[in-house]
Formats: sequence, C-alpha cells, structure tokens
Amino acid sequence: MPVTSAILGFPRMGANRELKFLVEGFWKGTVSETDLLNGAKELREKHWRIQQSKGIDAIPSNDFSLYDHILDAAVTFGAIPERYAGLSGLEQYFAMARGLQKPGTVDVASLPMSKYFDTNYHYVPVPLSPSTVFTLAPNSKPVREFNEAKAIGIKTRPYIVGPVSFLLLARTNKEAPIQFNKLDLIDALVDNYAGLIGELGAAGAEWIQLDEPHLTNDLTPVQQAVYLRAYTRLAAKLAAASVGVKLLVATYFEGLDINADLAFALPGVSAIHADLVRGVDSFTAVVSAAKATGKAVSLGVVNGRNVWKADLEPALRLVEQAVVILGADRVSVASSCSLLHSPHSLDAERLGAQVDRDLVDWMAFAVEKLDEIVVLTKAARFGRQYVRAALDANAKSISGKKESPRINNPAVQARLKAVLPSQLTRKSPYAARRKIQADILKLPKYPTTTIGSFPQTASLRRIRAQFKKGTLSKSEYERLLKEEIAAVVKFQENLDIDVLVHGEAERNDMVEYFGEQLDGVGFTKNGWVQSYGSRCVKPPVIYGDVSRPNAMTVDWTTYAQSLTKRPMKGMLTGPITILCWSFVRDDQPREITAKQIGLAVRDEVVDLEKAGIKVIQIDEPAIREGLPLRRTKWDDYLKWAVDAFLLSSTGVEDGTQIHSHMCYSDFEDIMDAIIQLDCDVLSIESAKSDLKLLQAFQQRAYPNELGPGIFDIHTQRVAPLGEMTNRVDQMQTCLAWDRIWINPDCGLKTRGWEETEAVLKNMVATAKHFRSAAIAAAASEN
Ligand code: MET
Ligand SMILES: [Zn+2]
Repeated sequence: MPVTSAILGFPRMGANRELKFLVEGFWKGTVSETDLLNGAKELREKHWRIQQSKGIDAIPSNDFSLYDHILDAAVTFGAIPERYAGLSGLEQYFAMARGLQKPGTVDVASLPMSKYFDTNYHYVPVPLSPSTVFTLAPNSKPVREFNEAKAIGIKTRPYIVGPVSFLLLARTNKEAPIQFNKLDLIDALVDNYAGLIGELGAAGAEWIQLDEPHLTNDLTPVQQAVYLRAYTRLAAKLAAASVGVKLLVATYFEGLDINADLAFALPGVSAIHADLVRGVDSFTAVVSAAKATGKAVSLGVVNGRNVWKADLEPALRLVEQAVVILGADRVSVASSCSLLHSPHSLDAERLGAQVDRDLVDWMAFAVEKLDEIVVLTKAARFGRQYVRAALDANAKSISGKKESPRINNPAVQARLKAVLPSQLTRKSPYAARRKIQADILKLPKYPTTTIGSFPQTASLRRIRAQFKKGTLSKSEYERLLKEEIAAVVKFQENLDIDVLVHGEAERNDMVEYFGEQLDGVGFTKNGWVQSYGSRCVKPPVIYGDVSRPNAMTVDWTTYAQSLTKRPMKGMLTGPITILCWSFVRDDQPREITAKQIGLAVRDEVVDLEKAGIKVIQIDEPAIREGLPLRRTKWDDYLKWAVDAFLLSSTGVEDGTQIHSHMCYSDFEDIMDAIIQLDCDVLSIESAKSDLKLLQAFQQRAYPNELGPGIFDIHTQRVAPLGEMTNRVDQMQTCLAWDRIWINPDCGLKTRGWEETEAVLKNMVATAKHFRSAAIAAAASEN
C-alpha cells in the first residue's frame, strides 16, 4: 500500500451555508421535514464527491450533523435525558439542543452548551447519571450515512467520537449522587460501541475513526486506566463477534507526546492520528511508538483550524521521515483535526472587484486543504518532481507572505515595546472607584442591564447587507440605524432598565465588526465557520501588526447616549476574544498579537470616555477558550491574556465604570485571572450552568460587582418570574447582595422582539422584587 490521504471531517454547512438556511427554515416552519432531510442529504453527497474528486482516500462519513455531532452520538447510544422522553424524532433532537415550548403541552429547557476544547465550536453535553441506560438506536445515523455514501459508490470511513472522550465530554446530572463517576458507565457504553462497529462492518466499512482528543490532554491515572479498560473491552467484544473492522483513534489540538505510549498501547487499535501542527514536537515520540507497536500513523500536517496555506516543504519532510522509518503502507497524510473548523472554500474570495490578492494567495480553506493533503501524498508516493509545480507555487506564496510590507508596522511594534507598568492598572483600587462611580451613576441596588445586543431582525440584516453592497446610501443607512437605536433606547426605558445599551444593530458579529476597522486585519467574503447549531461566524483574518486608525463605536454610542438620561453602556469586544475568534497569523507569538489588539481597544475606550460615556463594557467571552489544553501552559497564557485585557481597560479615570462579560465556559478554572482583570462589574453566563459557578465565585470572594445571568438567551422560552427570583435567591447564598447585578446570560441578538419584551419584563420585576425586599429589610433593622 502506498501512502494514503485522509481528513478527519469536512465542514457541513455547505459552500453558501445551505444547511443553516435549511435548519432555520425548518424551525420557522418554512421548510418541511422532508425538504430539510433531502437538502441535508444533497449536501453530504456534494461534500463526499468533492473529497473524492480531489483524491482523498479516507473520506469520513457521520461527520455531518443537523446540529452537533456530539449530541448525535448521545442519540445514537440512546443517552437521552428523561425530560425529553415524551418527544421523538427531530422534535426531540432539536428540543435537546434548543428547548421547546408549546402552549399547554410541552415546556422543556435545552441542554447546556459547551466549547469544544479550545475552539469556538460549541457542542451539547448530555447529563449522565447512574440510571443512564445506553441502547444503540436502530438504523442509527452512522450506519445510515455510511450506506448513503455507499449507494453513490463512495466507501467512507465512518467517524464517531470515541467512548472515553464521549464520557469525558458529557456532564454529570445534577441529581446524581456525589459518589457517581460518569466514567463508571464505560463498560456499558463500550458494549454499544461494539454493536455499532459490528453493524458498520456488516454494512461494509473497513475502517472506523474514533476521535479521542482527550488523549492529548493531561490525564489522571484513573482516566488512563479507563482508556485501557475501554479499548481492551472493545477489542474483546469485536473479536468475539468476529468483526474485522480496523480502528483509527484520532487525537488532536495538542501533541501526543505525553500519552503517545498509552495511545499506541490501546488494544484493537490499528492506527493513531496525531496532530503534528500543534504537536510538531511530538513527531519523534509518535513515530517511535508506531514503530515499536507495528501500528500505522495518520500524520496531521495540514492545519485543520486555520486559514493559512500549509508550508508544504517542512510538512513533506516529516512525511518522508515517517515513510523511511515505518514504510509507506503505515503512513497517511491528513488534516491536523477535522476541517469543521475551517471555512468551505476560497472560491468566493476570488470573485468580484475588491479581491485582496495577497490575502487570497496566503490562504487555504477546507477545499484547498484537500489539495495540499493530496499534493503531499503524491510527493511522498511518486517523488517531488511529480508535483513540482504545486510545491514551487506553495513555496512562492509562503515566502511572499513573510516578506510582505503589509505584515510589518514598525510604529505598532515600538508602541508595544514602550508599554509601562502603569498602563496595566487602574488609577485607584476598586473600593475607591466604587464610591466615585456610585456618586456619578446613582444606580439602585440590584441594577439591571443587558449584555449588549438586541434582536437582529431580518429587516436589520437586510439594511446592513444593502449598505455593504452599495445599494443603500450611507446617509440612508445611518438614518435607519439611528431609528433602530432610538427604538431600542425607548424600549429599554419603557421596561425601566437602569444601564442601557444601544443594541449593536450595526454589528453583524461582535468580532467581525471590529476586525473590519482595524489595520493588520483582513476579512473574507464567505469564510464562515460553524459556531453552534445553525450559527456561523466569519472570523477576521489577522495577518499583520494591529492598530486602530479611527474610532470604531463612538458615533453610535454617543448618539444613543444623547437620547436618554440613563447611562448608556459603550460596547466593545476585548483583545483575547478578538484573538480567539479570528484566524491569527502564525508567524509571531499570540501574546504579541493579543497585546497589539489590547492597545487598539484601549484607544477606543479612551475615546468613548472622552465623548462622555460613563460605562464601558469590554466583552471577553473567549478568555477561557484561549486557555491551553495542557496545564503546564496555563500560567503563561493567563499572564499575557490578563495583561492584554488590562492594556485595553485601564486607560480611564476612576469614575468610568468598566464592565466585562463572559459566557459558556468553565470559568472555575481561571477564577484568579478573572479577578485580576479588575473590572468594576462582570456579567457572566450562569443560567445554563448550575450553582458550580457561583460557588467558585464565593470561594474566591469575588471582590467587585457581579451579574450572573438570570435567564438563558438561547431559547424562545420565556423564563417565568419565579424561576428568575429563584436564581437570585441561589446567588444570594453565594454572593453579597449589594454586589449583584440583574442581567441576562448573554446578548439578545438571536431572539425575537416579543419574547425579549416578555422575558425582560420578568427580569426587571425580579430586580424590583429584591430591591423592595432589601429596603424592607433595612427598614426593619433600623
Ligand atoms: C458571546 S458574548 C456576546 C456579547 C455581546 N455584547 C452581545 O450582547 O451580543
Ligand atoms: Zn455572551
């Protein structure tokens, strides 16, 4: 067998986000179930054919999903929480993802949502308990999709998350007894995996890809033992049932160095995939372990989660070395991880008048990455001369980028070098600032606010799109947006919210909006990647040194402030979130890029203050996500991440109130860093997670003000008043009452107006309820 080519997964949205529109149409009732399922099938076929025509040997199936592939695995193995048991089919599936409310009949909240390792992809973790019973669904999705590809003549390598990672990614049901360990479910789960693999084998699959990304993380001895136990049991079950399917265990997002021996020792596994982009240093460990065990390796040399062209020369050298050591039949060339985290293709970038030719020349999206993998494979198979032209073109792009004057901005580099320690702290400590701000802002106790965005209606999106296209004049655009802002301000005043926002109507996306206005940052026309469910983001591309030529938000914010006497909160995205949600240059440490962005945001903060804005929020939802997967790398990251935020936030006077906002991550891990950010008010998502977060804040005695979200914004469901007051009651068991803010979990952009009004009414009523209770308590004390 010669060297083969492979990918671990392909983006599922389609070249023009077809899947998004199908799924959202289905939710709205404008697309029927049949049309949704047929449309999804067409997309899968299209994507398989693209891979086939490019020459990919190992084409995955079941990497597709209508919402999330981890949720799919839960459905495949019947791990469906009790509260959805009365539902079935797609209704049940989407209820788990998004909640479901049908007047008088159904009212179920969604499952939580969590970031997939350090990516901006969110998966749906299922809660497990001792009563969880796994049962393999009949004609399950992996089998259906394998057969579907087979029917068009493509033999795929079905993918499914591996059993140990499945359990590690899941949550423990809140009601489960404390002695319950979800890993105890491994035997029962593995038996169902054996059943599934047997069915896939019977259908004709030769290889299965089991993703075990946790193998690149720090594992406890117990977890290591569970890995061995799981794969020993799986191998035995498959052997007993004479299933001849070969298993590839895929690891990614870090090198395999620390667990290489464990991974290669897993019984019944024929090949291991290693990420050699993040983990290039683990190459020797991986290849030696493969040699020692006689197993095959899949070399992840093409970055699956960035947009830059791969530097083919060093990648090819790794492949060639592996072939010398292991022999061609034990080597395949692959993407570092699933291409799910890359945009679809560069086609759209090459069209139209304003093509940024440099940028296009420096990038490769999923479809172009297939070409890179195939070029490397052919070079390894037939020699470099066979693909000489492609290799030369690649080398030319790579060196062109390195030497481009667009990458280097000496003024930005000099400014960062000259930063003084005083530019990393506020003028006075929080206690002093609190008094000054209280005098200026005169807010009631339990002040209410929202996280920034208000519903983004179709007409709003149309207005922005027309302006971008040039079919709407600037003055008309501004007039319409001002109308929207005025309506949003009025809406909040009517609801009696204390600290208002302008609603972010001008923003497509909280990172893209800033990316478009910063120097050193490019943007794509169609570079969408899935963030969660049907939602996609179009990350900016940070290619050079970053600076802010002009104010980015001052006009909209001051206009909004001019309409009200209440404080108007300026809304910015913080440096770490801009970094994490962008495609970042790979030619300098992320730390430098982060701090450059910190300085650019600082300029904006100072300009907002100068323009009279008294409250400024710098969102950092991604700060936890940037945390390296390995603990040994945490301190270094947290130090520079905190500094980048402080660079952005500390240029103001004591009287200016700095807020930050974070959501959908396990913040317990980084409490100290969160405290070091020293923002005056932190709003943090907590309605989807449980009390764990509040307890973490209690343990570290969060010193400033805190607004743990009191309702979930990802659902149409209007949380009733009692549910909200309960949440505040819970908060008060952990937090000082006079430090609590009342706010939603996150921005309201995905909601409709009607439900927004209803839910915010309950939110304000909640604040008033506690306010009067506090006043009554104070009166009775006197
Ligand atoms: C993912 S965090 C979102 C924060 C942003 N200000 C918003 O309200 O949409
Ligand atoms: Zn948020």
